[in-house]
Amino acid sequence: MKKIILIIMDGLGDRPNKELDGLTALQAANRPNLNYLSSHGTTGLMSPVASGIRAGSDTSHLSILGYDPNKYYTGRGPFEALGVGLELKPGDIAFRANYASIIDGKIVDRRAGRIQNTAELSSALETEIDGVKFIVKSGVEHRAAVVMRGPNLSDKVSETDPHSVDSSPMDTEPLAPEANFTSAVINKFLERSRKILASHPLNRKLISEGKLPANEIMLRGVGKMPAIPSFHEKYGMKAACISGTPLIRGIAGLAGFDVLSVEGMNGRVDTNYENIISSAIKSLEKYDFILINFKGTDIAGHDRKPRLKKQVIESVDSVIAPLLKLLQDTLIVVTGDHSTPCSFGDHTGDPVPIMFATDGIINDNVRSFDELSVSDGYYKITSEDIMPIIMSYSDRSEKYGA
Ligand SMILES: O=C(O)[C@H](O)COP(=O)(O)O
Ligand SMILES: [Mg+2]
Repeated sequence: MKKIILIIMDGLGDRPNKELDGLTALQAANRPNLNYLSSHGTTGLMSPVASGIRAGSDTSHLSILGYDPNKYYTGRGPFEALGVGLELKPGDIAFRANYASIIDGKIVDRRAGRIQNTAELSSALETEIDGVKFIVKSGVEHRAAVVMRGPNLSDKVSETDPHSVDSSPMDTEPLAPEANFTSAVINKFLERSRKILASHPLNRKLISEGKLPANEIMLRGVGKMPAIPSFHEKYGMKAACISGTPLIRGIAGLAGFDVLSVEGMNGRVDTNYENIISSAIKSLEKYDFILINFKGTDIAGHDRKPRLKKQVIESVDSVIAPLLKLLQDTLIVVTGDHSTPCSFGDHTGDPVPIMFATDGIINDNVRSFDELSVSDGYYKITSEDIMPIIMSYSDRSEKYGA
């Protein structure tokens, strides 16, 4: 049986970029090691969740790991909360939150300039309103999680993030009569938060330095904690997750992965790429399956920066050379969780390149790892096919039938 390293470059897929002479970031990147791996196995295109679906990182990661989001997904919030280290209790509801910048009532940046270190804002927002506790914890950059704890809470409330600039942040609305109380309490929380953020010393300092303030907290992805079978129960493998992104850490943690810490791993474009790969190689002694998520490709896609996306891919490529020596006993899988084309600035339903590299399996004719080259490869699959293929190539599958 082989061990597995699954590398997900978040938002990897792209479309042609003018700045890159009509190439995708992956096509434009210098990527000898990715190309080498792609010539040692099978490649193809993978549609996250299903063809043409604009999957979120949450639903796509669930699906890649073999958890049908139609069955197990209850919203992004609970994963974000778990990923920043909050514990959810029965009855709690959780949101993913963005710190955003508002000027004259309009959103000018949904990510407050990708602000860092918002911990003091989050602790200033924690409160109790009408018997409901609000627990707020910062994640990476503009991200945070908000947990509501109290009686009679409903997750049937609308989100307050309009997902666009030049519009105004919304109040929440009840989507069912049983959510009237929850919705009213959230709106009181938002009103209070706006006052606190407006006069907070950190925001005053940012403004005095000519930077964008983080003067709005926008809520989305509401949900209650889902119950999912453990990855070990499903596949009999001991698994570890290496990611600096709370959402991914939350999903993996709930599936029973050991969620590892790595020096210098920060979930940003300047994460410590080398330490991540060396930690994965070291972890092969203890684990059968290692999930790595590099977030930088997605960040560059959202920020519409093709050159940065290319650089992130080159950073990954430059540290994976040691993996090329492991192909005898290890299956290396590389893909994205969805496309985040720089020209679009958000996720699209375009398929994503995928490769399965290991000794002893068919080599298709693909020698280059990019969106177009792999379209000549072996596979056209969806994310739910990934785990069965991994189980088969790592010699771990049970026979179906006698
Ligand atoms: O980076 C993330 O967390 C998401 O993929 C995109 O979310 P945002 O558009 O709120 O930054
Ligand atoms: Mg993603």
